[in-house]
Amino acid sequence: MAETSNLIKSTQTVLHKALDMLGYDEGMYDLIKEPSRVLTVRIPVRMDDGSVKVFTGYRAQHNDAAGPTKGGIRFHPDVDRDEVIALSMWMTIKAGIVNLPYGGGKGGVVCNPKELSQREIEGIARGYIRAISQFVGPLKDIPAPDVYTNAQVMSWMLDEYSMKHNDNPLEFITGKPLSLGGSKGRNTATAMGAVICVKKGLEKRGIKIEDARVAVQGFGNAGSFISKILYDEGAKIVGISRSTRALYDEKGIDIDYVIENKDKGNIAEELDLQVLTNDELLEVDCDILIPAAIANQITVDNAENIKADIIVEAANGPTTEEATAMLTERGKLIVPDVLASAGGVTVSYFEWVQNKTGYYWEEDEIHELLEDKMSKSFDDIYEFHEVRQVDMRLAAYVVGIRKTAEAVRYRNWA
Ligand SMILES: NC(=O)C1=CN([C@@H]2O[C@H](COP(=O)(O)OP(=O)(O)OC[C@H]3O[C@@H](n4cnc5c(N)ncnc54)[C@H](O)[C@@H]3O)[C@@H](O)[C@H]2O)C=CC1
Ligand SMILES: O=C(O)CCC(=O)C(=O)O
Repeated sequence: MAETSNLIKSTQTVLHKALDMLGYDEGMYDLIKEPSRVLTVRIPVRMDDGSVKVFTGYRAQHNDAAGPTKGGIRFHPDVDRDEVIALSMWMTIKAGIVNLPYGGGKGGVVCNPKELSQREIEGIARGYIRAISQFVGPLKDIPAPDVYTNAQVMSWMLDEYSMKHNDNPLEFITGKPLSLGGSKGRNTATAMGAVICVKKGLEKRGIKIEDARVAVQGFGNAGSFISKILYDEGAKIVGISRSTRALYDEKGIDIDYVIENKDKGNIAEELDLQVLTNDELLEVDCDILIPAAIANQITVDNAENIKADIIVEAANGPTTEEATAMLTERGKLIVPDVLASAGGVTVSYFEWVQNKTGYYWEEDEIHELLEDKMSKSFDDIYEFHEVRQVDMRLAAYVVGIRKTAEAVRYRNWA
């Protein structure tokens, strides 16, 4: 199998080592190496031209020993079953790292929202929830946004679930708009979590934030807020990108201008920026590289050329197993996805708690709780990495899988 299509296998390799380090036997690995349940669904949607198109969707529920499964839903043309499975396993580890009462779940629909009308996207969102509705729920499996889904899509999904169940449990899904039970701070949570990891990484490497040169791949929910927060804190954002191209300026990019004008005009010309490919962006001269788009971006083909000293994985699965080994060998500090991207699910958990209790927190309270969880998780993992002399990804897997493995043992499942 080619290196880049190996997401499940590489996850299993690290998971196996982590369970070994924790002293578990093969029975535990045998249970945890795959999801408990993977659904494949077919979703018929009446398109704007009157025809019916059938879309394929997946929902993987990795392990619910420690609590209901939880994780986002992505709408993307490259969604496939294996990727959704790997993503669900990463969610279990992520939830364990920040100590949430969840196991991991993840979903996706194979579609290209850029070629669909809002009405068609609504049809897919509602059809997907109808198809999985018996298997999800506020105490079973709680979805959330991911690539190319957002608060509007979550609202349609909640509405469909409510109609199907003749009930209105706001805590069925997170990442909702504020007027529909969303949490303050959820929109920026993934970015804030990654930024906390950036600051911790800079501290470890003795670099001041005002001196840091940062390249960010992806300018969606995660990437745009990461760029904005770091820019506001004085870092120099030398590179940014969307799916089609990247923009670069060694003197730093005016992120406020980009955000204000991103859907109009030609920013590259207006700000006199160099246009690069996404691949070239990964190799620019910078201190911190933040992949915040899709999986398998840093591979054996470019790991030798990465110049950044610190790689903070805001995206899920951006670095392959082989590339992780090469970068670690070169002394790079990798803050792995299961830690660096855990801010989103952390505030999703706060949203779920607020929906269940009916009491809503202010944004500064959310930020304080998020900062607390992320900082503590970074410190635990960094310490394990140093003391046990293992790479940061393995350290994160050990810390992250501990809770689920213990819950499995108490339930006598393995
Ligand atoms: N939104 C969230 O709360 C969380 C997101 N993540 C991860 O962060 C990453 C980004 O997610 P979001 O920002 O939410 O998605 P988004 O849909 O808001 O933005 C995705 C970004 O990636 C870019 N992109 C898409 N295909 C690309 C390609 N082939 N090459 C380069 N760039 C490409 C898009 O142009 C866009 O800028 C994903 O890996 C996601 O799983 C992780 C944890 C939580
Ligand atoms: O907010 C959530 O519940 C899940 C976010 C997610 O899908 C992820 O962290 O990859």
